[in-house]
Amino acid sequence: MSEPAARTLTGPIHVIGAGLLGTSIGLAARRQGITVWLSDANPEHVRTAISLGAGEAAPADGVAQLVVVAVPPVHIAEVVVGALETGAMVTDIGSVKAQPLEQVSDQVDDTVLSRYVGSHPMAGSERSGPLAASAALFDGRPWAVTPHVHADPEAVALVEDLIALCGAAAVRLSPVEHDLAVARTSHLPHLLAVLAAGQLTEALPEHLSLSGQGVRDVTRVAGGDPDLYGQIIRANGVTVAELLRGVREHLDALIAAVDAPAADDLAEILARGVAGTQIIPGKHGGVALETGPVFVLVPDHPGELARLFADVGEIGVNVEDLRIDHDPGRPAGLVELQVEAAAAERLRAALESRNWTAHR
Ligand SMILES: NC(=O)c1ccc[n+]([C@@H]2O[C@H](COP(=O)([O-])OP(=O)(O)OC[C@H]3O[C@@H](n4cnc5c(N)ncnc54)[C@H](O)[C@@H]3O)[C@@H](O)[C@H]2O)c1
Ligand SMILES: O=C(O)C(=O)C[C@]1(C(=O)O)C=C[C@@H](O)C=C1
Repeated sequence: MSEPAARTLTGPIHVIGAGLLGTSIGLAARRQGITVWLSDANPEHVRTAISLGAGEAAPADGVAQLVVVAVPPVHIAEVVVGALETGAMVTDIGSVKAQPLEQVSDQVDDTVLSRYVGSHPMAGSERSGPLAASAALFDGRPWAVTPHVHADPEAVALVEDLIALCGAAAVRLSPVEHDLAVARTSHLPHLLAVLAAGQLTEALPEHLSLSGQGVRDVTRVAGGDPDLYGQIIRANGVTVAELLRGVREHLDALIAAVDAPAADDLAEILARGVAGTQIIPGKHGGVALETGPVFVLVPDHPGELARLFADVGEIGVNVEDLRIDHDPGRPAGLVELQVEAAAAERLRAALESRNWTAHR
């Protein structure tokens, strides 16, 4: 049997910016035993990240093998340039790639620039700061690596090692192509969620009491930090504005279709939406698994969730996704387990036989 390939990334990794993303990277790397140094403009964030187990305070004069810059977009270039001055290999995990590369290349020569390779994990949350971090944030997620023409292959390899040790899947593409892609898969959806969430501010409170899972699904990301998302959208503004103009045309067509009850256009527009949902790849970049829900009523007692998961594990069904809603009418939570569609009925029946109240 052949030996597994030796890992080039052995550490230390220096994470600058111990917020949601930086602390999650620290936790994921510590899970693999790599030394992680942490620093942040806010010392409280470093203390919190250390207490969570994401690493240790960065030594004043240490040189890391790889510096990971995880600060807001407007600060990325200045922090990358500072990190390059230490002689280390450097990546950033900002949401837009062409602009920071251009800003860094304006300040350093091509030999220094070769040690910088940008990247971007397609995983996150609407929350910010170290307390929202998780070691599992990147498991099975795509993570873009965006080498430029002067990039040192060793730097690219180190970044791809980081991605692998965080449990994510590297996707290589140019910085410009990356920005075109995320304009459609991340930035535009974010703004559409903002519009959907924003119109709720005009609702009567008694109407809001009818908020179900649908509105939560469509609006979740709109809860993200407006300052951070403002910076992300501005850094990719030309492409995002172009997509928004396309959406305006689709919105006009939608209004016309809704106004004309007899036309087939509405059905066509709705079908296009279904088609869009079906081409989003599944985890690990594979074909999306067809899943179905199993709802389980869980009493509000300590240990009940652990008992449910132990039972699901013994039944042998993999949980693809999970959501917990609190039942306003009784002291119980409604847990929605998303499992492979073909296994949903078997799981429901097996849970019922173990005295859980379950339905599909
Ligand atoms: N939030 C997401 O879902 C997500 C996903 C992928 C990538 N990103 C990118 O990751 C980066 C960080 O986002 P986040 O969600 O972790 O934000 P965050 O607010 O949780 O963390 C940012 C951290 O950077 C620190 N910081 C700010 N300026 C600094 C500086 N000059 N030097 C050192 N530290 C500084 C802040 O104190 C904070 O702790 C952003 O560039 C964002 O585009 C975010
Ligand atoms: O899951 C979420 O909360 C996210 O919005 C994560 C998300 C995305 O759009 O997929 C948001 C912005 C980042 O640049 C990368 C990932």
